[in-house]
Amino acid sequence: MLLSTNSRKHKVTVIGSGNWGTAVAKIVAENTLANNDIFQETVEMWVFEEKVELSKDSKHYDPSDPLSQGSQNLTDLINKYHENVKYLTDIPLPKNLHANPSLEDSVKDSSILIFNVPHQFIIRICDQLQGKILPYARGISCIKGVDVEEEGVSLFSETIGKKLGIYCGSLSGANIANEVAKELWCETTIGYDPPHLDSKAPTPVGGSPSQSQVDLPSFEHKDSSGHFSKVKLRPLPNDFPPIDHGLWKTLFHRPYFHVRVVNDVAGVALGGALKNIIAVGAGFVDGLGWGDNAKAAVMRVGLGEMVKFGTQFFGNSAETKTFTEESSGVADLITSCSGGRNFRCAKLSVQRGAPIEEIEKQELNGQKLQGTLTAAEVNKFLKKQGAEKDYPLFTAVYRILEGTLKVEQMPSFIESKL
Ligand SMILES: NC(=O)c1ccc[n+]([C@@H]2O[C@H](COP(=O)([O-])OP(=O)(O)OC[C@H]3O[C@@H](n4cnc5c(N)ncnc54)[C@H](O)[C@@H]3O)[C@@H](O)[C@H]2O)c1
Ligand SMILES: O=P(O)(O)OC[C@H](O)CO
Repeated sequence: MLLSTNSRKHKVTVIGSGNWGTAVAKIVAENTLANNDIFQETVEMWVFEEKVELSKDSKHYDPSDPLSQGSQNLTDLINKYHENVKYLTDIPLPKNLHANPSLEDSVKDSSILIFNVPHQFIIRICDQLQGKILPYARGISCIKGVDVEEEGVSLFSETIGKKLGIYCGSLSGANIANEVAKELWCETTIGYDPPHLDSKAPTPVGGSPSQSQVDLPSFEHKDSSGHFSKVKLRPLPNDFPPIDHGLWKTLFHRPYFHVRVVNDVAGVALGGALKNIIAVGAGFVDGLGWGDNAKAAVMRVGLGEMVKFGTQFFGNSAETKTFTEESSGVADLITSCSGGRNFRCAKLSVQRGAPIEEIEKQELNGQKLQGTLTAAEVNKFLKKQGAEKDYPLFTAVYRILEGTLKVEQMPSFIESKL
């Protein structure tokens, strides 16, 4: 008897349920429903559980409903009302999206993992996930940030891949979550370029994870600096639909969310991380009331530093045109410097004369800025490289944040290149 190919369906888990985590989970759940020949319909969304009190202004508030009484689990509220009442309010979520407070249970049997948490939390999450996922799973990181360690700077797609022994690509674009969730048209970029499998190696059909560990060939993972690391990649059993550019497009593309898939994972991930530093800088000058011309100057210098950073530190993999031509590059820079949280909080911090961390707490209701942390992390790396002077805007933003430079000094600081 011939075994039918592609008989198994992919199970998808979104790890993270914040503002963007929930918006992406919505997109993905809409697409698993529309493509239930390829995907299991139910999408698991891991929620970092917390207690939330339903506001009396909420349309779900009902004094006779126990869930309206006092603090309740966020997962219970999401699953009952099909709305993330804390991080993505007033957006109906598909009923096939299931909020799950257990990290381990949410990833069980999932062949597709979408990582979407503020970057400061991902390492600990990966530590918790080790040994709990399918060894042949594939991932996409929607995280905007970089992983800075003693040895240097890595992309989170690489860090996730190395920690979990899987291949992980990257999704990033001009995508303010609230606009995407309202289904207002935009574009995004996915970077995905797994190592080629050896065509002579045996490929399993229907192998269990434990069989896969024993029988399957393994592959070295080449990271963005061109080094081979010891990660062994497991091929996907061939009764699953292949995970390739076409599959990612099927999973993420919506009429309101246009997807371009490219091979440049590093360029996509770096654009999303570095533009957050620039958005903080743009917010600072806007907070002084310096107007659009000043903001455009910050964006111009910042784009140059993004390209330079990619070329200098990820030259083997990041392509300049990803920064200048893709949604994950210049388009994300523009939207972030117009209405992003980093921009808005930096602007308010100057207007109110208050530290940006205070504004973040006051204004974001638990959402997290990425630009402040990334500015410090990138500065630590640049200092170690002796390269601060080559990145005057990144350095200026960091110094303003640490209180050793005034926003008014930014123009001369950038001009003199330190
Ligand atoms: N919000 C956007 O518009 C947007 C758009 C594109 C990309 N991004 C990127 O997506 C990533 C996720 O951002 P987001 O907007 O979904 O998050 P968010 O800013 O809404 O952060 C809140 C989330 O962090 C979680 N959290 C808090 N403490 C935690 C902990 N100790 N451990 C684990 N999780 C914890 C909360 O449960 C919640 O899910 C970020 O890297 C961000 O830059 C955001
Ligand atoms: O709100 P921000 O500043 O975290 O930016 C949001 C997105 O990254 C914009 O694409």
